[in-house]
Amino acid sequence: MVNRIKELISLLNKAAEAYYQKDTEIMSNQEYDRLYDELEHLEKESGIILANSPTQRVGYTVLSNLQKVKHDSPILSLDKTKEPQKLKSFLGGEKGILSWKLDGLTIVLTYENGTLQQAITRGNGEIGEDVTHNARVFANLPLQISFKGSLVLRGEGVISYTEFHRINEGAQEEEKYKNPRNLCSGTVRQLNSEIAAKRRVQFFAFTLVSAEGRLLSDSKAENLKWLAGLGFDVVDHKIVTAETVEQEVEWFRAYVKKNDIASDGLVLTFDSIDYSENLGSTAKFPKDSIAFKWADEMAETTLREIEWNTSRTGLMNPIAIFDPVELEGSRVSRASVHNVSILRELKLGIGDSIKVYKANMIIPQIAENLTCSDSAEIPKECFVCGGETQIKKQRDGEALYCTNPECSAQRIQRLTHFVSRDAMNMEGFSEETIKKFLEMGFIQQYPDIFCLEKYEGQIKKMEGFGEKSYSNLIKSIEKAKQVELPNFIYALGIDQVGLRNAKLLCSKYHYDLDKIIHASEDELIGIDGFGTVIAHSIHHYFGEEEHKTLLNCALKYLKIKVPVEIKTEGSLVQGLTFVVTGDLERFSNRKALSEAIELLGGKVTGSVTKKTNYLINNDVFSASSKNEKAKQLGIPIISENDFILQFKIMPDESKNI
Ligand SMILES: NC(=O)c1ccc[n+]([C@@H]2O[C@H](COP(=O)([O-])OP(=O)(O)OC[C@H]3O[C@@H](n4cnc5c(N)ncnc54)[C@H](O)[C@@H]3O)[C@@H](O)[C@H]2O)c1
Ligand SMILES: [Zn+2]
Repeated sequence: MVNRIKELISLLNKAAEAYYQKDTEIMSNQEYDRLYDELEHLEKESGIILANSPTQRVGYTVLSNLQKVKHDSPILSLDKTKEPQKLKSFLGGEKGILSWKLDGLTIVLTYENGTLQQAITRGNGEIGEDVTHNARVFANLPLQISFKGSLVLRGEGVISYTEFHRINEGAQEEEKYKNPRNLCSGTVRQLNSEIAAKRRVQFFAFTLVSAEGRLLSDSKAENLKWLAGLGFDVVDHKIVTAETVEQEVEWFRAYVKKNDIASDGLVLTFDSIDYSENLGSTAKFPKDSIAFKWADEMAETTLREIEWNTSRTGLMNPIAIFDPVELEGSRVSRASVHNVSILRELKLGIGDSIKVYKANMIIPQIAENLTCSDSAEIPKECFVCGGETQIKKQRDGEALYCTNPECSAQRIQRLTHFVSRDAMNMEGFSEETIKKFLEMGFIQQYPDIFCLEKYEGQIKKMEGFGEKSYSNLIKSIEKAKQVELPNFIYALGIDQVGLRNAKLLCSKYHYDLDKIIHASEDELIGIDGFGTVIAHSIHHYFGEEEHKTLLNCALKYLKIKVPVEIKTEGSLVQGLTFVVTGDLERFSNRKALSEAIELLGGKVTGSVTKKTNYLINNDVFSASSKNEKAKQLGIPIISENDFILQFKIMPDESKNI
């Protein structure tokens, strides 16, 4: 029994570390809770409790570069139940507040003098991390409030399912987040607030801790109302009694699927602060609150197949296919197993009896394997190309890859990714079309897309293609040639580089593709939010001869747009007014020169006035009226070459980028 206890402690501690520290999960919450219950049971039975047992403390160390802050009062876990009955007896004759147990990241906020002063994560309950910089960019948090005393409140930072899907859509397979909770945690715990600013993080208050100089009402609900009046969004809640609590649980149950904010159950707390305080707490739980977890609708079924789809990076993630079952009102027959480590952990094999459920009532997952045959084979070959596979270690476990760079599954996925909305945004270029063009040999690699006109005749004759769809396709390719750098880099499909990493990369290198291509691994590691894996992947990608050749080929067709604020940054013509006259030799015409100046934040007018800063005229010494006027006003007259030298603007504007 002691051995099992030790085994459970080690497993649970490992899972907790991944969950709290690395914002990943190596087992489902179901599995975690089940093992936890088993441990608790064994501890009771044997009377043995080891010091490192997770039942004794929230205990894990907070490791990150964020500043550590000790909480004034510890933020404890909550005792849990799955039975609505238990909520009824918990309340007795007291009034309670029933609210969503929000599934994000708990944060304690302090306001001083009406201004947000500090935001600290729950951390291990004792010591949290300072995330004030990120809280300042939360979508709905008041930065200034009318109450001037010192104010402390607790609540949850969350990211909605809608936002979660949007962010995952734009992310590489490897970068995808499993659920809104780990997306939120991974976002709010960044050193750089740029990422939090771009993702909609919301904050919902659930406890008013203290408000200096204000006599707190004894009712927690009244205090929440007061917070709402100050401008805070407050967690949805209902006042309940022993008579009404079960009925209200049903209200939440019916609503949970429509709720865009993830929750992993409900929290019931006594409304009276006085009453709550008199109860005190155990080392791990406060006695005034209890968490209610949905008894997830569980179904037993048989595992029929494990599908290993190859993504464009070669990553092959296992998906369990089982006999269809009804869960939370819909038919389910597939669940992601996430990676090789989890597959092994679950000891899966075809024909096994498994229990499946929907995590937080939404995402299908395997809770438990009843037969544990452990016979599932990790494929040695890619199902699509027959290429050899290889297991690689990743942030959250081991994953399987197809190693064949010629893999047609990867090629199709890569090209589909290249034309997709957040990448080159070529409308009307479906996966089907790509498959056909690949088969016909019209395209092999992404630059070939820009030369499809060669096959005009053949394409128009293809089934499903005509004059109109051909011309639409060519139009959308033309349009896509004007692309912004982050979208183009994202389109390349570099391992680990989703749109958000591409943006970080561009902003670090001031949108200079050449600098990005030549960045060293050390330099790349220095980018906030990048680690060794991302840095290595980028460096490796641009180091490969084949990638360089393709890139140079594609660049011939592209006109890469640079955001206006970047272009004008450091621009020497910014804010200056020019007049251009006479014939030009270096720029193709006056219009081209004027456009180049305007693009970089300068102004071009038709006549010389007091406001003119420079007159550009190759015939510097002529006695034209513009020259005379400039001389009269003391405005310098410069040639085109002077202009190029002085303002560092080359005739080909794109060289400036
Ligand atoms: N999958 C894994 O590997 C893994 C690992 C560790 C923990 N877990 C999951 O985490 C759970 C344990 O988590 P815990 O002990 O960190 O926290 P908990 O589940 O006991 O939750 C308590 C916290 O919920 C927060 N909360 C959210 N909404 C609230 C509301 N409306 N009112 C009051 N508080 C609210 C508060 O911060 C409170 O401290 C486990 O049951 C398990 O499901 C999973
Ligand atoms: Zn393959």
